[in-house]
Order: sequence, then structure tokens, then C-alpha cells
Amino acid sequence: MQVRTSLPMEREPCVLALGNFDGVHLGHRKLLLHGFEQAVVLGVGLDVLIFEPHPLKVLFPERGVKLLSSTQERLQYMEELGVHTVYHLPFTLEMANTSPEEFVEKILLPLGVMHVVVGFNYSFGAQGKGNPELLQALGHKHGFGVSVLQAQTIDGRVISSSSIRKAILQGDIQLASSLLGHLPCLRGTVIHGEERGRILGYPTANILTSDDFLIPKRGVYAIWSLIDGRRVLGMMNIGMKPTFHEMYDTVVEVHFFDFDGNLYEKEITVFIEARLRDERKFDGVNELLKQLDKDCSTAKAVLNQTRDR
Ligand SMILES: Cc1cc2nc3c(=O)[nH]c(=O)nc-3n(C[C@H](O)[C@H](O)[C@H](O)COP(=O)(O)O)c2cc1C
Ligand SMILES: Nc1ncnc2c1ncn2[C@@H]1O[C@H](COP(=O)(O)OP(=O)(O)OP(=O)(O)O)[C@@H](O)[C@H]1O
Repeated sequence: MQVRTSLPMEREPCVLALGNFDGVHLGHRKLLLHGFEQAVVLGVGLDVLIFEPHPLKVLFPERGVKLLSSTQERLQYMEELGVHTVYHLPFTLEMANTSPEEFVEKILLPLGVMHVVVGFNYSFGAQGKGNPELLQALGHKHGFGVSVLQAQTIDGRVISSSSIRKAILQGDIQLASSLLGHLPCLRGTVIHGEERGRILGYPTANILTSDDFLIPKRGVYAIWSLIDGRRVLGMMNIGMKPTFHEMYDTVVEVHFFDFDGNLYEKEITVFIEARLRDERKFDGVNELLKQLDKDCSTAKAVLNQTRDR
């Protein structure tokens, strides 16, 4: 797959899918699948246009939108799906002020679009004034086709990046996974913690995440990671360690089972299988340890059930 950060010198005929694709969820996958079908019919590749930063971050910085996936992950999913070229263009205020007509003339036509695929709720151009109907009209004028995909739903719920973010913030990992079609994950660098964990018999890797990404609701989770190519199971706490502190910044810490390597400074990705419980304040270390023993058994049972996924 090619990744390009500017428009091509010459038009290269393509089918183009448009959107942000944060999380590359099942709705996005359905859209891309439709794009592939069109691409096969037209004998060209399927390309995708995404912007960086995510337009919401530029348009509404005050909302502090947190993302489900990094650009690298979005690109990886697209490569796995067989996308030919991803145009990864900067989203500037100038781009935000481009009218729908200009967007088509200055971006889509130079890309060589023969056909464009968008979802029912796609908006484009200044103040989001362009909608799928306008895109179809502009396609008619300039000679490219436009497919508009109906809303993809699961159990009557429309799949969207925002609904998945909401589920993760509420700790509903099952719902988030079913809408995503894959497990939610967290990534970051392992840093030094208070080093109490190893004394307790539950050493933890403290993970420093980037401010751009969404952190799930506080609580305890069954997780796994790939460390040096090996799937290592574990349990994660996202919280403020109320047993030890009145007030503390939220930390993400993972205890891996059957693992004793040095993870400091390593970048790790944690795949979240299930939420086990809320974080609690215990009456001392012994009570906490009893609960950690139980969490360990519960997490192992959950992870064993999902091992073959
Ligand atoms: C799976 C798991 C569950 C945890 N649950 C709680 C909890 O409910 N309440 C709490 O105060 N601390 C909880 N902790 C955090 C421990 O207090 C923390 O791991 C311990 O203080 C060691 O971390 P440190 O070395 O960074 O201090 C949990 C930790 C893990 C790994
Ligand atoms: N459930 C869905 N069914 C069909 N198309 C979808 C669905 N969700 C998104 N799309 C389409 O996929 C493309 C990329 O989606 P985009 O990431 O912009 O939207 P989204 O997932 O709805 O995100 P958000 O919730 O942030 O609006 C767009 O063309 C969008 O219309």
C-alpha cells in the first residue's frame, strides 16, 4: 500500500473512499468493501483520503476529542484490507474553509476519482455544508459516480466512531468490540511507577499513554499484549489507587501473568477483552491482595475463553 502526503502530479484513476475512519469500525469496513467492489468493476485500485489531524481537533479544539486509533493503526488496518493508496493530507484551517465545490475541484478531481464512496452521514467542505446529495450532484457535473452507503447498524444501533468512544468511556467493552469488529486497545510507553507492586507480589507495568487517545472508564480489565511476538495475558487497572492515595492522577497499569522481563521504555499495545470491576478503596493491603487474587482468576478464565479469537 502506498501512503502519499500530497496530491499526485497527474490524475491516477481510482475509486476513492472518504471519511476519518477512526478505529476502522465495522461501518467503515462495509464502506471499504463496497469501494473494492466498485474498484474491481472499474479495473482500478481503491484509494482512501484521510486528514491529519482529525478535523474535529482543528474545528473544535475546545471539545478535546480523544481518538480510538493512531494514524499508524488506521493505515495498518487499511493495508490489511487491501487499500491501494492512502492520501494522508494535512487538515488546515484553509482546508476547513474550502467550499464543497472547491473541495471537489481542488482535491477529488486531481486525484483522478472515477467513483467515490461515502456513508449516509458524510459531510465535507466549509461548515460541513457538503452532504452526500451535493456530492452526487457534483459527481454528475464532473463525470464521476458516487455511492452513498446506508447506515450500518448492529441491534438497531448505528455504528460510529463517536458511539464507540462513548461505549469505551462507559466501560462497555463488549459493545465497543461488537461495533468495532475488533478489540479496543491502548498503547503507550512503560514508565517507572511507585514500585509498590513488586513488593505486593503483583508487579505492574505503568503505561504512559498519549494525550490524543481515549482512556477507558476507571476500573479493572482482562487484557493481553504481544511482547516480542508472544501473546502475554494479564490484568489492567485504570485508576487512582484509592487504597494508597486520597488524590492521585489516573494511571494505567498492567500486571502480566507468567512474565518477568524488563519492559521499561518499551512501547506496548494492550488489547482489552473485558471489564471485570470498578476500582475500589480497600481497608489495607491484605484486602486489596485478596481481591487481586480473585481478579487474577477471573481474568484468566475470561482470557481462556477468548484465546482462539
Ligand atoms: C488488576 C489490578 C487491580 C487493581 N485494583 C485496585 C483497586 O481496586 N484499588 C486500589 O486502590 N488499587 C488497585 N490496584 C492498584 C494497586 O494499588 C497498585 O498496583 C499498587 O499500588 C502497585 O502499584 P505502584 O507500584 O505503581 O504503586 C490494582 C492494580 C491492578 C494491577
Ligand atoms: N455505520 C456506518 N454505515 C455506513 N457508513 C458509515 C458508517 N459510519 C461511518 N460511515 C461512513 O464511513 C466514512 C468514514 O466515517 P467517519 O469516520 O467520517 O464517520 P463516523 O464513524 O460516523 O465517525 P463520527 O462518529 O466521528 O462521526 C464516512 O463516509 C461515513 O459516512
